[in-house]
This record gives sequence, C-alpha cells and structure tokens, in this order.
Amino acid sequence: MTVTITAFERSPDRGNGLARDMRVRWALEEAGQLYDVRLLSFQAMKEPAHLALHPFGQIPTYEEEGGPALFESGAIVLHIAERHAGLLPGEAKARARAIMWMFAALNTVEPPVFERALARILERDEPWYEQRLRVLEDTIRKRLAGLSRHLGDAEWLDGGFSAGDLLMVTVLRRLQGSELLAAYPEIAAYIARGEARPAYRRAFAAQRAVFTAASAG
Ligand SMILES: N[C@@H](CCC(=O)N[C@@H](CSCc1ccc([N+](=O)[O-])cc1)C(=O)NCC(=O)O)C(=O)O
Repeated sequence: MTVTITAFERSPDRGNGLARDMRVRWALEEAGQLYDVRLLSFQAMKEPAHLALHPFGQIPTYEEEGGPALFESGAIVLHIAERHAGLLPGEAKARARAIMWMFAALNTVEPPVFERALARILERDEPWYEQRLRVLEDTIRKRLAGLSRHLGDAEWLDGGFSAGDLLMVTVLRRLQGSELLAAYPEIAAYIARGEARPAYRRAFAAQRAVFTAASAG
C-alpha cells in the first residue's frame, strides 16, 4: 500500500518538528508504514492541484493507494491508528478513551498553545498584544494544571501509549523552553518520554533532513 503525505518544502520552524506533518510521520513510523513525501512550497499549496486535496491550502495531507485522500492531521492520525496496531487499544472502552484524548489534545490544549505561538510571531506590534498574551497564557496554565492533575506520575495519559499521547506530545512540544512548561517538570518529562520513542526519533530525523537539504540547496 503506497502512502504519500505532503509537507513544507522548507518549514518555517527550521526543522524543529513543529509543523503538523510531524505527527503524521510519527504515527506512520509507530505503525511501521513506509510513506513518500511530496514537498510543497507555500505557492504550490495554494495552487489548484493541492487545493483539490486540501480546501484550505495547507499541509499535511494523506493519500493512500486504493484508499481515501485526507487532510486534517488529527483525522489522518486516527485513520492510521485504526488500521495499525500500537496506536489505539483493542478493548472498546480503552479505545474510546484514547480517542477522547486525541480530541482533548487538538480541541482543548492545542488552540491556546498554537494561538500563543502565532501571536508571538505575528501580533507583537498590536496595541492589544500584551493583554491577549496574558489571556492565552492564563488559559494554557489551566490546561497544564488539569493535565498535570490527570497525569500524576503515570507514564502515558490512559494506560499504554496511544495516538492521544502522540498528539498531546506534539502539541505540548511547542511550549518547550517557556516558563509555562518550566512550572510543570512532570509534563516536560512526559514530552521527553514521547521524544525518546524510536518511532518519534525516526520521524523527527526525516523531517529534519528535509530542512537540512533545503538549507544546503
Ligand atoms: N488543523 C489543521 C491545520 C493544518 C496547518 O495548520 N497547517 C499549516 C502547517 S502546520 C502549522 C505550523 C506552521 C508553521 C510552524 N512553524 O513552526 O513555523 C509550525 C506549525 C499550514 O499548512 N500552514 C500554511 C498555510 O496555512 O497557508 C491540521 O491539523 O492538519
């Protein structure tokens, strides 16, 4: 089965694995699924050929020979997880909770984390920047407190490693180096456990190699 994903030709994050193809790469590596990557420039992402695949002109997308063409990184990870062992439990109640954590990562934790990252890049000169940052960081602190309370000293969010942890780790990585995360060393350790997984390391190295090659070119 041939799988092809799309990714930035040259990621603005300089190969730090923050672009959302990273979570798809990681899921494919956990699943042991080989994949090809179509690298796209910002311009190509807005051209008809890609817009036919992704109505919002973004990456990642996922194409599977004889299967669906998908966009939305969470949906792609779920599609992979449903077809390969190792990312969702087999037992129905545990599986439902792992999917619940996928939604929690993308729906409850990622929005303020991603908005804060965007604000710090694009909105610093706005008159309301400081107030908006304060509101976003207060929300992030509440999310980290809730996550810390749930996690306790557990290795993963709910039993064994799942796609919920995969998505949550990719979301939380964006806080690395911040005072917000420094207040929660146990969450930093949780992220590090995700980053220590061989599948994560293969995925990270692959996306890093794209940036390195683009920088050498
Ligand atoms: N909800 C969608 C969001 C996809 C998305 O935001 N894609 C971004 C790249 S990942 C988001 C991202 C962008 C940049 C960095 N960075 O660190 O520079 C990190 C992550 C994109 O294509 N942006 C181009 C555009 O919208 O025109 C999903 O999860 O797949």
